[in-house]
Amino acid sequence: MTTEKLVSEIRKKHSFLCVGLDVDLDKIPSFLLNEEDPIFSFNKAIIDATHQFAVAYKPNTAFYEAYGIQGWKSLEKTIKYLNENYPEVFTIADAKRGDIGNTSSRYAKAFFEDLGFDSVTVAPYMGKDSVEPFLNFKDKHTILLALTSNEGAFDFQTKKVEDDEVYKHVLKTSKNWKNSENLMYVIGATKAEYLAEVRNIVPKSFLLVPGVGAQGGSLTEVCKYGMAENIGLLINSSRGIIYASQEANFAEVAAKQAEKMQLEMKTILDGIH
Ligand SMILES: O=c1ccn([C@@H]2O[C@H](COP(=O)(O)O)[C@@H](O)[C@H]2O)c(=O)[nH]1
Repeated sequence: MTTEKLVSEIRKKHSFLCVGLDVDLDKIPSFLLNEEDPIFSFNKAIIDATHQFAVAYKPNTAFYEAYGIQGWKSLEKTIKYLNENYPEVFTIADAKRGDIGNTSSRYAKAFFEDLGFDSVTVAPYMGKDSVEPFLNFKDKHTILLALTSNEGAFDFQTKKVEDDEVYKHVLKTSKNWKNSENLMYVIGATKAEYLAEVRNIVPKSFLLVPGVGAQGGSLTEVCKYGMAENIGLLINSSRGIIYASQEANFAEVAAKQAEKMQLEMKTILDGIH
C-alpha cells in the first residue's frame, strides 16, 4: 500500500487506529477452543467487528510462533483474510527482524511476498546493510524501532553517543539510506514527551505508536506532540481492545472499545481542520 492510500483511508475513516492481534489461547473466550482454528476464528471475529473503526492491523508474530506450525498457519490465514476481505487496511507484521543483508533479504521476502504484509517491524541495531534489503520493496514499509515503549528503552536508546541520543542517531542516519521513503518508525506512546524532538528530525514520516491502553500511554499526548501534516501516526492498542471481554459478545465489546478510540481520534482530527 502506498503512503498516500494510507493517509486517504485515515481521512475517510477519521481514524488512525491500529488493532493489535496478539492472540493468547489462555485469554480468548473458552468456547472458541472447540473451533478447528481458534486463533483464526478469534481474529476473524475481531476484524469483522472492528474494521470500520481501524485503518491498520498488527499481528505480533511471537503470539503465532508460540504455537508452532499451527500458529504460523493461523497467521497466514489471518493476513490472507485481511488482504482478500479488507484490502483497504494497512497490515503490519510485528516481527522485529534484522540480520546480515543476505538473511534480511529472506525475511523481507517472507513477510512482503510470501505472506503479503504491507510492512514489517525491524530492529536497527545491525545497521544499514541489515535494513536496506527490506527497503527495496516498492510500496512496502519498514518500521524501524527507534524509541520503544518499554522501560528497557532507557538502557540504550536514550543514552548519548557523540552528543545525540541513540534513538536520534537511528532517525538521522536511517534518513540517508537508499529508499528511505519506505521507512516508518516505532515510538512508544509511553515516551510522548520525546515526540516533539522526533518530529524535528522526521517531520513527515509515519510513526507506529504502541503503548496506549494496557501500557498507560496517552492518546492525547501522543497526538499533541506527534501529529504531522499528513497525520503520520498509527496508534496501536492490542490487549485493550481484543481482550475487553471474554464473554460470548467479545467481538461486540472489542468493537465498542475500538469505536471509543476512533471517536477520540475523530475529535482530534476535527480540531485541527
Ligand atoms: O515499543 C514497542 C514495540 C512494540 N510493541 C508491541 O505492541 C503491542 C502492544 O500491545 P498492548 O497490549 O497494547 O500493550 C505488542 O505486540 C508489543 O509487543 C510495544 O508494545 N512496544
